[in-house]
Amino acid sequence: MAIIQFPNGIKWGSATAAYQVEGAAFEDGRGPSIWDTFSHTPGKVKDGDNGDIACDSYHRYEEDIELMKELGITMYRFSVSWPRIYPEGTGEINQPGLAFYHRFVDKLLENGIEPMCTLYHWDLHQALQDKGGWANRDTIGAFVTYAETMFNEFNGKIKHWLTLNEPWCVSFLSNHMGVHAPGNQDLQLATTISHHLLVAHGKAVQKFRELEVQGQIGFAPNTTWLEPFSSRQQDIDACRREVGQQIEWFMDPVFKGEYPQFMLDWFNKKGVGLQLEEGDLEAIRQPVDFLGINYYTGNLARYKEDSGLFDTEHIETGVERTDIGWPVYPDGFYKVLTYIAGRYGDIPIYITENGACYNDEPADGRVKDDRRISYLQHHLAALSRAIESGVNIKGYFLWSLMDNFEWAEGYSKRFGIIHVDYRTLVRTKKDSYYWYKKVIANNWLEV
Ligand SMILES: CCOCCOc1ccc(-c2cn(C[C@@H]3NC[C@@H](O)[C@H]3O)nn2)cc1
Repeated sequence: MAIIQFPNGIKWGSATAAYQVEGAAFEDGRGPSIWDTFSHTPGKVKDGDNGDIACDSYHRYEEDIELMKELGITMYRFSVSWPRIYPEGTGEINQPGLAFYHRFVDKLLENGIEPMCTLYHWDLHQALQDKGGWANRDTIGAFVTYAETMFNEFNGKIKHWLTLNEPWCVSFLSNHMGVHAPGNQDLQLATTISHHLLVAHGKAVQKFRELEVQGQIGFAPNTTWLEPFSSRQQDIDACRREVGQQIEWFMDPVFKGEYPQFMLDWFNKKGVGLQLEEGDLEAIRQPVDFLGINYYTGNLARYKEDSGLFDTEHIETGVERTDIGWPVYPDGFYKVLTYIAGRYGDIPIYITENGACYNDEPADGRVKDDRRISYLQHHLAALSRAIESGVNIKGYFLWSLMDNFEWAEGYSKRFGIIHVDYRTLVRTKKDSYYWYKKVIANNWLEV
């Protein structure tokens, strides 16, 4: 066995999101989100699951925070349900909604856990969607108003903010592939939405600076890595396009002030363009204090004409896959991180999501999830290599603290290091919870 020592000062955390864990969907004035609509639409979510109850963390947050404290994490990433704060999407503020998040954040702070708040983790108010959602530029203003409310309300309590979680999922997965809410299948719509999301991000960062909010702000794109099957330029280019839809498409405008030409050219070939308004790129390129990176999986791929949006074909290599079907590819994590550091420089990075779906169930009060421990060992080893290569990693948030509503997969896919029995809502610490607790306590791991 080898020992991997992490640098002193790395923050160890875990993450969840409002719609996936809170439940209390109709309580204390919360308005309806697109995920309430989507999950209650037959055929959209596996087994007809929805977030009405979820893990009931709205009521059980004190128990959850006790589990965080025992785990030893020093940061916890959660998201705020925008429809709890603005039950109509805009207009009146719902004080009971704000009061819940004050209770929650105060309890975190009392237990020595720093909150990292994601403002937008996919639960757009249905009333805003009815007016076009992110395709309507008015939603940008509504988001900035919501962000301003949260900045003013929690200034000094919350010192790490994320504007958006996984804008690729919000735009392309949800509006081109139709897999997530609201379930559209229109590439031009998705591309327009991706731009409006970035403008909303930039304007929220501008507001953060204007209000002189204490702390730091960033955003959390998702990433993947596709290794070209051969050194043929067409294989290399095909991989770059599919990876570029998540990395360069969202990060170049923020860090370079422009969209990547190779992606613009490809979208143009597909008959899709961008309508930029005066000041959009200036708004988007607001300097952020840190970058959140979400990484789960990658693959080997090659060019295949007319295959998917980018003429790519993923190759079956026989490598292990998790219970959601994603290849286990820790080297891809290293490649994503070193690629991003090489392209965008020394931006501080938090790994805002990394983890694995394994559906192990309790037996005799224990959950033996060895495969998750192995996934985490290999991905933390890759993270350590990235740090040694000079990538400026500030912290790691394991996805997820507990099993929860995995979007279109419902409750059939478990990412937690704590098992949740959805009939009784009983939480059971998995073997991976105890393993992670030891990593945090030691700041090293054995591989
Ligand atoms: C049928 C075709 O399907 C094509 C790919 O379809 C997907 C689905 C889902 C994802 C996905 C899920 N997650 C995990 C979440 N990140 C945020 C947090 O809320 C986690 O629950 N990241 N990416 C990617 C691609």
